[in-house]
Amino acid sequence: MPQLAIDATCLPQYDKLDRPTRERLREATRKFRELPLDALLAHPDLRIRSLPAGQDPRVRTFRISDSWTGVMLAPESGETFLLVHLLPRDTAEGWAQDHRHDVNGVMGTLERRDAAALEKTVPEEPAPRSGEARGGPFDGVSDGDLERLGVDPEIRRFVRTLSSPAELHAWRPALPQDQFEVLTALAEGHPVRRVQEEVVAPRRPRVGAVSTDDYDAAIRNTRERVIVVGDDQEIEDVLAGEFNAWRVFLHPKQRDLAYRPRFGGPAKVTGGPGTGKTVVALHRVKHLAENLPLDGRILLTSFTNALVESLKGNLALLLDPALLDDVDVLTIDKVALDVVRRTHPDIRLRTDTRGVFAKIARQHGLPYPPDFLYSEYRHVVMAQQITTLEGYLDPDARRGRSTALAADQRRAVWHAISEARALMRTGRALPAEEMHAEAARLLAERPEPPYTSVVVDEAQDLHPMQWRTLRAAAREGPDDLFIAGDNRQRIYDNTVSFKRLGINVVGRSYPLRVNYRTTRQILDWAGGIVGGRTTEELGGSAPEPEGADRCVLSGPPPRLHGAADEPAELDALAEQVRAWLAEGIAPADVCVTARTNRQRDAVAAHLRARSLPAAAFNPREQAVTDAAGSVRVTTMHGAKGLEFRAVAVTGATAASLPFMDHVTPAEQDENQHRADLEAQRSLLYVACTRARERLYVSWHGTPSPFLPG
Ligand SMILES: Nc1ncnc2c1ncn2[C@@H]1O[C@H](COP(=O)(O)OP(=O)(O)OP(=O)(O)O)[C@@H](O)[C@H]1O
Repeated sequence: MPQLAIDATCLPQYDKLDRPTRERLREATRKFRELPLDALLAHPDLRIRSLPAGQDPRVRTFRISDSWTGVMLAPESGETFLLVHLLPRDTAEGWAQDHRHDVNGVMGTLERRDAAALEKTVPEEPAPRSGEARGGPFDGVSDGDLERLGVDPEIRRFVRTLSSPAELHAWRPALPQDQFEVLTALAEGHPVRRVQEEVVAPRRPRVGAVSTDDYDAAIRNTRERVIVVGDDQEIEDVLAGEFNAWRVFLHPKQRDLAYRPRFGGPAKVTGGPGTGKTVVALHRVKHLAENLPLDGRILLTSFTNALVESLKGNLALLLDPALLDDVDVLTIDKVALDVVRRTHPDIRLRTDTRGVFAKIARQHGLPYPPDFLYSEYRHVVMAQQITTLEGYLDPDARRGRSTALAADQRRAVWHAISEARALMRTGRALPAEEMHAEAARLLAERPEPPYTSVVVDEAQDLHPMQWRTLRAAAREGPDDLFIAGDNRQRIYDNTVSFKRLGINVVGRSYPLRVNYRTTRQILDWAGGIVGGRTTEELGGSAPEPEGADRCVLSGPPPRLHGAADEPAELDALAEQVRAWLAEGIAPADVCVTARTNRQRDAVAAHLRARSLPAAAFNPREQAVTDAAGSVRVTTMHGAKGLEFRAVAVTGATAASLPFMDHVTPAEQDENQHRADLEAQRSLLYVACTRARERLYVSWHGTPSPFLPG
């Protein structure tokens, strides 16, 4: 039976079709699935035609309606038809003649080029080597290397005519897609070996050699752009537009990580905002669930309720309902709470820990700023599981803290911390840190950990105590932990060493570099917030490997607005939101961030007073689907992990970013001071990188020093 595949590049065109034409296309695709080949080729409605003699014999056109034509690739090698384009009838044949589809000889993928446009530009003979560099972006890459990376002779000649990376980008629509990726990576300065590993290798077929005649195999191997439609519902979904590209079209690197049969132990996926870490984590859960041993169970975990709700919703789109039963999707704190509740059913989490420590510090007359005791408890005592005064007096205990404490000062601090802990342990409500300590202890006592595999998203913000719970919750061995995160987005002050936690990711750390969310204009600008700074690798002490992210989207630059005072800033914000809604952006696709809870509520009230639909959003308590008809107004922290078509970041004012009340004074602890400042810088970066198409950033008075240039 013939089979139909769809090239993702025709989906935007599909959006332009009117309803009756869409219906006709659906009917046509049904025929491809139902009729035998002979009947299909002879069908009077479809009018499947080859191109005129001398043109590509594999290309066919077919009639969708009187005014629309579909263009297909019909390889001689099989019965798979690939729908490559949808076009108005009078332009279809011309387009089909101008474009050529080939199998990449190295990567085995099916690529398309605008052969007519290239022919006009590319010299027939390679330019003679003059011996000196011309200043082109590929001067430093030999033809041999290009060939090994899958760049074919025509494109090799073409790239020698280019004078800048911008010129390469302008040619993008005409160039074979995977070769374009190779060239972009080279133009960004990535070494040949890295391009080979990160761009070429993941695209190669898993088994067998590449045959440039086997179009059928190439169609199946081009999973980044091609969906082979399996059943009715799937095609209805694809063509009904209710389809999320991330479910099907994974970047080869994403697919490689998500569907790798097995990792020998904990594996880590890092990458800038919008590079699909969450998408990979979701697909990994799918792979693990499909291959789960009978008694197995999977945990998918993230930070806030809102993130967990959104993971749950997306997992339900991806996974067979029967498999969903094998997966728990919970916040990390809920995991610990559930474990502890099995032994102490009425225990609760308390959220006033910071205040309790400040109070005890006052009572003990400690001569430090209000948050000192709490910080010492979190970052020294709990992070390192120090259980005795002797342990705390150990010269190594406070490694990384820059303010020295003499032995008698340490004794005084230890007694105050012990008293605060004892006080909190008498009630039924435990701070998260204690809950995790208890959970890790209880889990270690169980004969078997509860989970076969634990998949963690937004991992950069977890406290060592939370890691201990997760480590203890997963059976040690292959596929035990799959960790996705980005240290540039770390907005809480936790530093973590995987090594010290017994999580060994050596040799199993993988970067993602293609940004699918944000336009190049927004990402470039936001990059200036954190630019030029070395970030530590997630869970390690080495610097993060550098490497720019590539963007697939493009759009207008961010809009920046400085107002004289707060009311003027809010007025301008209301106008911006109104303009977005007038443009057709749905309220639920708009997010406004504010710096504090109080400002969040004030902004929401202000927008409502201007008759704009707006609701305050708290991700710890709400799901993203709550208040779906409103513009979401949240704190910068609350926007973490989410995304919206349009984002307005308000309050980027020097007085609140950095907000010095939340920054440890330098004289108390220089290292902590720096870490706190960096966390606030990341906060602005996180808020700005939630935007898919539009970003607006405003302030009043003096702008935040974190704003680029
Ligand atoms: N292969 C893909 N094809 C199409 N869209 C994709 C692909 N991968 C990711 N996306 C989309 O890109 C956006 C960002 O993906 P995702 O949320 O997984 O990124 P992330 O790395 O977790 O981001 P962040 O760190 O900023 O939270 C989402 O809208 C997702 O659906």
